[in-house]
Amino acid sequence: MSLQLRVYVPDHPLVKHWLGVARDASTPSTLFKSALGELGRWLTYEAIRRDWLPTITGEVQTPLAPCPVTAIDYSVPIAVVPILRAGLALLDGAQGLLPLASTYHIGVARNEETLQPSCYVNKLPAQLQPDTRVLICEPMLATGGSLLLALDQLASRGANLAHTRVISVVAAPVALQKLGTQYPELTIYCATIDEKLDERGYIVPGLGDAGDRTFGT
Ligand SMILES: O=P(O)(O)OC[C@H]1O[C@H](OP(=O)(O)OP(=O)(O)O)[C@H](O)[C@@H]1O
Ligand SMILES: O=c1cc[nH]c(=O)[nH]1
Ligand SMILES: [Mg+2]
Repeated sequence: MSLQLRVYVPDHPLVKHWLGVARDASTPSTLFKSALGELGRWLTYEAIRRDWLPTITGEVQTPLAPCPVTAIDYSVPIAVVPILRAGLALLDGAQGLLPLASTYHIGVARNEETLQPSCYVNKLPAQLQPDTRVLICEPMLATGGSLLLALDQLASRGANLAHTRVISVVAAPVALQKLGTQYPELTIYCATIDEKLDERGYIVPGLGDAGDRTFGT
């Protein structure tokens, strides 16, 4: 059986609400950043609920009786990887739900003419355990080049991409097609899949430049 990229768009009113706030060109930078933080929280909630976060079972004593319980298994490493800059806005929400995860930053900038990504900072460890659960925060999947660069770096350090989930706000079909060809074992959670890219490589209708809007640049 061949693997196929899994892409989920949660049908949730909070995801829709904060996406609308982020799309609105009149939303000021501070509120835009909060909107992405909220999307980070709800997309992380969705992304980690099925077969990703390892758990262990045990038993506790309630005031009344012994009772079986389930807890997060922190012996399995959890890594959150924000792709700078814009990924930092999603990170706030993700970290709130995974406070004991390690955070490894990777900075990627897309050349405005060629649309080719280049990496300007890489804080990934030299080696990742193959059972590490990886959550990548990347709000925009336009050509998909920035995420692919990060995935190549993770794979070369031993990450198992079947244990890797991506949270994103807006994805373009061309990026999903490329990702599905190169990393079919990947799973993506996004707030929306938009129609296309314009001639400058921006997603339409999209939300503009996520990094500039987050940081007011
Ligand atoms: O799928 P792609 O075509 O690679 O485009 C997506 C990337 O473009 C933006 O980054 P940008 O280079 O603008 O950096 P920034 O986050 O610092 O603004 C965005 O934050 C993504 O990382
Ligand atoms: O629409 C886009 C495309 C790439 N990067 C962004 O921030 N926005
Ligand atoms: Mg940008």
